[in-house]
Parts: sequence; structure tokens; C-alpha cells
Amino acid sequence: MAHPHVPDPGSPVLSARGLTRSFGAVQAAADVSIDVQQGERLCLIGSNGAGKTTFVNMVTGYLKPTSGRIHLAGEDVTHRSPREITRRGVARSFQIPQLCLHMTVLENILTALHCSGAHAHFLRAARDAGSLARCHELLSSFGLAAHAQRPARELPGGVRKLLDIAIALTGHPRLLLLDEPTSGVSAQEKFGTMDTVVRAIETHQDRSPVTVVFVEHDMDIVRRYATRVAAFYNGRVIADGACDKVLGDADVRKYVTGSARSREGAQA
Ligand SMILES: Nc1ncnc2c1ncn2[C@@H]1O[C@H](COP(=O)(O)OP(=O)(O)OP(=O)(O)O)[C@@H](O)[C@H]1O
Repeated sequence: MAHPHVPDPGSPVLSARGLTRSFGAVQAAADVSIDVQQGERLCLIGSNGAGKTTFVNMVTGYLKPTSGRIHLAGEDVTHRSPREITRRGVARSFQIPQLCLHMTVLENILTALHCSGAHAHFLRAARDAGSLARCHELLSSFGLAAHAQRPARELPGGVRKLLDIAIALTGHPRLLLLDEPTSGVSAQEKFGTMDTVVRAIETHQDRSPVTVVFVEHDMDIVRRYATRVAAFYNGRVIADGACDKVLGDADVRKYVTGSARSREGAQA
């Protein structure tokens, strides 16, 4: 059944206000507030353990914040389950791709289509020409058509990442969260991978642009693909704004990029 909330076009796609979350003595999120507008490509940066994945997990409902609120297009989803949040147009990929390794690439994506609610039954989805066509279109946009009949376990790491992101797009998300889309991808392939991802997202969006939040450690990728950057340190957002401004910020250079005397400093 469709949920009764009508998205408010004036509201941010995502609004997180005052999120906190602890694990024992570790404060993984300490008063995190971030708004994301439609069509933005927001990159979350921060050293290991800074709280980026915790933020993604709270937005997608996998973790409940101890305090604070999360709104999607104006609707309070703070206490919604991951499935309910998915139904509201939020999808994600993972640091470690969540694939059924014994299944083929095509079966993985058909299963995702089935789980996204577009089809009540896997076999029906598999027999439905429209579903198959959409799966093949997605595979082709991600350069995965030649792999369609291969078991996922045979795929190299970078290709698994692409399949995981293709799967996230099956449900026509409004908000896509990508956790380290280029981790495990070689330096030679990283720009090609991101170009493919960005192009595929643009190809498969409906009437309005998909909003993307991605976690990334590689500053070359951040500079090239982010329209905005939020820097995390010790569970807090210490800078949020335009890429140049955030990467040039003294605290970000000291605590996040460790580049106080390197490229940003030289260009400043
Ligand atoms: N389920 C959990 N149980 C206990 N501690 C956790 C859990 N999840 C995260 N933490 C801790 O919370 C802090 C933030 O972790 P988080 O995974 O959000 O960091 P991150 O910025 O995504 O790091 P990375 O770049 O290494 O993925 C870390 O100290 C981490 O050890």
C-alpha cells in the first residue's frame, strides 16, 4: 500500500538534525546535522572511525539514533525500519558488496527487482519481459552485460562494486547512499568506475535527478565528483560546504586529509 505522506517539494530530500549515537564509550555520532537538497552529490569524508558509515546506517534505518530526527522530503522517518525507508525511495550500496555469490549477475539483479517491491514474485519477475529488459538495461549501463550469466563469486572486486550499485538502482531511488564506491578498485580504474556510476545514475533517474550521498577516502575522486563535501571527525561534522572550501579548511587538513603541507596547501 502506498504510504500517505506526500513529499514536500520545498523540503530537503534528506534532513538530519542533531543525530547522536554511541557504542559503549565511543561516540560515533555527536550532534550531526546535515541537509541534502535534490540533485546534490554530497561526499562524506573523514578518517577511519570518524562516523561516516554510522551516519549512512542511521539514514537508512539500520541503526537508530539515540537522539535527533531524520526527515525524508519532509516526512519524519526517525523510527522507521530499513524496509520502510527503502519504500520511501532510499537505496544504498555497501563497503563490502552484498551479493548472492552463488547466483549469476542477472539473478542477483532480478532478485533485487523482486525485493524492491516492483514484483511480488521472483519467478514472475524472471519471466516478465519488462523486468528482464530493465535488468539488462541496468547491466548494460554499468558495462556488466558481458557478465550477466557469470556467478557473482567469479567477478573481480571492482565489478562486484558496480553490480552492488546497479542493484541499488533497481527500485528507482530518490536518494542513493554509496559507501566507498571505489574501495578495492585500482588507481587506474577508479575514474572509469566513477564515470560509469555517475552516467548510469543519470541514465536511470526518473523525472527528477537522483540525490547522491557517497563516502570516499580518495581526494582525487572527491574533487572530481562531489558537488559538496561534509567532513567528519570523532563523530562530528567539522566542515560542510563547497569542495574547495572544505578541503582547504585548516581543521580538515589537520584531522582528515593530513595534507596541511601538501597539494591543498600549495594551491591555496
Ligand atoms: N556496531 C558497532 N559496534 C561497536 N562500535 C561501532 C559499531 N559501528 C561503529 N562503531 C564504532 O563507531 C565509530 C564510528 O564508526 P564508523 O564505521 O561510522 O566510521 P567510518 O567513518 O565509517 O570509518 P571507516 O572509514 O573506517 O569505514 C568507530 O569507532 C567504530 O569502531
